[in-house]
Amino acid sequence: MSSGTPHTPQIPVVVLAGFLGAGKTTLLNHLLHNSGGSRIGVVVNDFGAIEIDALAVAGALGDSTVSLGNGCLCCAVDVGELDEYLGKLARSPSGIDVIVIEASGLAEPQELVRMVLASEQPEVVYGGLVEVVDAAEFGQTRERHPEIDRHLALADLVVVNKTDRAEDVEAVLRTVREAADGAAVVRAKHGRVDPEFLFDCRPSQERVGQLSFDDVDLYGDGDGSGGEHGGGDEQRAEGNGHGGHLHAGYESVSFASARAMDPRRLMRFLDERPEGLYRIKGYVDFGAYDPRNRYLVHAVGRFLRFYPEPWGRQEERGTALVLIGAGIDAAGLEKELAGCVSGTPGEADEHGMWGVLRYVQGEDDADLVTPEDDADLVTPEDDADLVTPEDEAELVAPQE
Ligand SMILES: Nc1nc2c(ncn2[C@@H]2O[C@H](COP(=O)(O)OP(=O)(O)OP(=O)(O)O)[C@@H](O)[C@H]2O)c(=O)[nH]1
Repeated sequence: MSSGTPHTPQIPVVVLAGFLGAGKTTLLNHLLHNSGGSRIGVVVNDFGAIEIDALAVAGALGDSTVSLGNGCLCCAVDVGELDEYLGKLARSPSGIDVIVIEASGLAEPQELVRMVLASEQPEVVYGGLVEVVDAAEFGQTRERHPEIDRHLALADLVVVNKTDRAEDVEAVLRTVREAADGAAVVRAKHGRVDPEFLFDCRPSQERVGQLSFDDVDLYGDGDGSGGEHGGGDEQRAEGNGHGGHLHAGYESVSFASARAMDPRRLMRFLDERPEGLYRIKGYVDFGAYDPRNRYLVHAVGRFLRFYPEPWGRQEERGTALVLIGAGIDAAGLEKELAGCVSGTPGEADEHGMWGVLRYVQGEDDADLVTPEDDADLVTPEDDADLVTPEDEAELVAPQE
């Protein structure tokens, strides 16, 4: 366990968790751009072999980002390695004020909390668990993964994100509050919460008292290592003590191509993607169809968006995608993607990009982020948006 002296203020380590695509990276990027003077050290963990999340936050931080690749932190990564990185970040000469660990969307938060509690670095202290919830997908995700309630029960702050896309935000908030067991619940669009929530979300006295190793050692393997999965992209958890983990049965496919993709073929692939393929992220090179931009792609459930952004001057052109799903035919998907590579990369016809542009942010006003949305930034003082247990009476009363 960590132990500080009165002369060495400890650096809080906040664990940022939440199901696939809930908006963890978006929230983290918001924090990085709105942290005021605070310096945030980041540890990113991806499920797929290509580290898309690390790429998405690295630009903002440079050497204060550490990436722990392929596999859920809760199982595949050596605890010692994480601890070593926490120590390095904590002793960074630039002076880190807080460390945020962005867990993979399939990680078990209690395992991560346990790892941080077990840290041998005297400079760091567990700073709380933040769970991000996708309000639009919450009902379906919870149906498939009832264990989400267990994650919410451990959280110190729950960010109910994507309230712009949810049909019944109030219903989601009610369910979340019930499961969150007294933790603060805050609603957000595009992860825009006041950073003070997170840096202040250190477990309250009461919750520190409640949270012990016994609480988080739900699998009884007690050594803190959480075991290990086999190599490769496959993260099947059967037979190694992690069958109850969120990622049991999930597989990831990593696809990379130095040759440009054909937009029509890729759109056909995306439009016909199988039900179990829950998450796709990465970026695409459409070659002559748009030589200036690469297209970031995000699919979460049936939701799909492309975000064009200019290639860097020296940036190597290419496509990198990670696909995550349950019950998917990994080899088949890889083959299908290979079939989307353009046969004539130097050629482009006029209408080829139409299918892609339908999914570019801004084409759909509902998802368009405008400067006015900044008014939606939730601050701790904003009582209307911070839902606390005390609000319960107010919210419940009208229905009684
Ligand atoms: N409409 C809408 N989209 C959002 C919001 N927050 C995030 N997104 C989008 O949701 C997609 C997934 O967001 P990420 O931040 O990458 O999610 P994540 O939790 O880091 O994903 P994983 O690491 O794969 O688990 C991206 O396309 C985001 O732009 C929101 O509040 N509203």
